Amino acid sequence: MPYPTAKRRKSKAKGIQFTVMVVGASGSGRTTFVNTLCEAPVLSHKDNSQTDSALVETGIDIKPVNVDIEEDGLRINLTVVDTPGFGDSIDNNPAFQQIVNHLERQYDDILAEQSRIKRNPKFRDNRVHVLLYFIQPNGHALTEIDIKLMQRLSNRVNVIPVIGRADSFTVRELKAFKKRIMEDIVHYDIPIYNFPYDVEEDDEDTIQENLELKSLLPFAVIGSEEEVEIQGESVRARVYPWGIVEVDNPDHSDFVRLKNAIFGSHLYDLKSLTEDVLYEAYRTEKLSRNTYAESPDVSLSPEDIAGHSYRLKEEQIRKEEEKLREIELRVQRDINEKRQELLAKEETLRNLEIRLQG
Ligand SMILES: Nc1nc2c(ncn2[C@@H]2O[C@H](COP(=O)(O)OP(=O)(O)OP(=O)(O)O)[C@@H](O)[C@H]2O)c(=O)[nH]1
Repeated sequence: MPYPTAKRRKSKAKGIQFTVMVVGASGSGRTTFVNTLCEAPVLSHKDNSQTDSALVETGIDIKPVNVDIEEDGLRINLTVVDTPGFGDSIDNNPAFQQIVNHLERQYDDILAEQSRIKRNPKFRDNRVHVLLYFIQPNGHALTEIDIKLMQRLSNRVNVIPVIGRADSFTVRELKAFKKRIMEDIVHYDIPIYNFPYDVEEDDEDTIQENLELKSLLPFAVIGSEEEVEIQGESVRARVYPWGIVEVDNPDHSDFVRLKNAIFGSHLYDLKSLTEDVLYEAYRTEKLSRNTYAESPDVSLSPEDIAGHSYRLKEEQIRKEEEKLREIELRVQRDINEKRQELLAKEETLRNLEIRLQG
């Protein structure tokens, strides 16, 4: 997880590029969440006054926006990629495809840049490091769209599921909803980013931190672009007739823990997983597709992605061992066949000898 100190220092001075994509049905609270996260009106709210537009299948409108933020002394050149319109159509396949195309286009761009003899100094790496997927706060379980989207995108991007507008739940309802979602994620084998750790390589604190974040999945967030004064302090909150819900209060939502994870403790992990594992897998896939008429299957299995790169190595070793076992079996089979042949020949010779002696 930790990045080399020199790299951290350099990025502190220059600022680090980081890209977040937000996907979720209309009304799930994406826009408010992004504006709360960036503490600025980065995205504008959709104009819902044209009611008939809901009937027109226009696909989604992928919109990257750049904003500079500062987190714990680190300057982040943040790109937010919004996907308004997702989930609005009857057939969501074109929307899935548009998102996949966007993710792959960023990989293609860097692939082209890396193969240039003279690098373009103005080139901007727009690979998406994390996709926050907004689950509708309906209290049931994952829908077919949720399952399909997360399954299809997880081998191209780190997916973190999020429950938007989480203040719609009581504490007990939220706990039960989170549990059902995680059961679905396990049941459908969805390789989300699950704060992986390595018991052999990571220290106790890292393991503990990752376990805590893992236990919060899916993150229940609330957003608000309003500020209210509480005990002389201005805080971001939602004001209701019965009380106030504070965005940054960890007792009210997981907002702060999610923000600290993606912009702090796990920023470099999300970046390195994107650049060293997901992109590398795409690159291998693409190059082998171009080299062979029939491409060998080099796509990552869900376990590889969820369990980070060391799982990849384990998988490779497992495959190698399997190959060796197959070779051993084949050799053993050949030896047995030869032995049988020899025995048969010996038998024939013995019979001949007996006949000759007789
Ligand atoms: N209760 C509650 N309402 C929220 C929260 N966040 C946003 N809302 C409200 O939910 C509605 C939709 O919020 P948006 O942020 O515009 O949702 P969106 O997903 O971006 O929707 P589109 O712009 O239509 O794509 C607005 O009325 C918001 O004020 C939240 O955390 N809790």
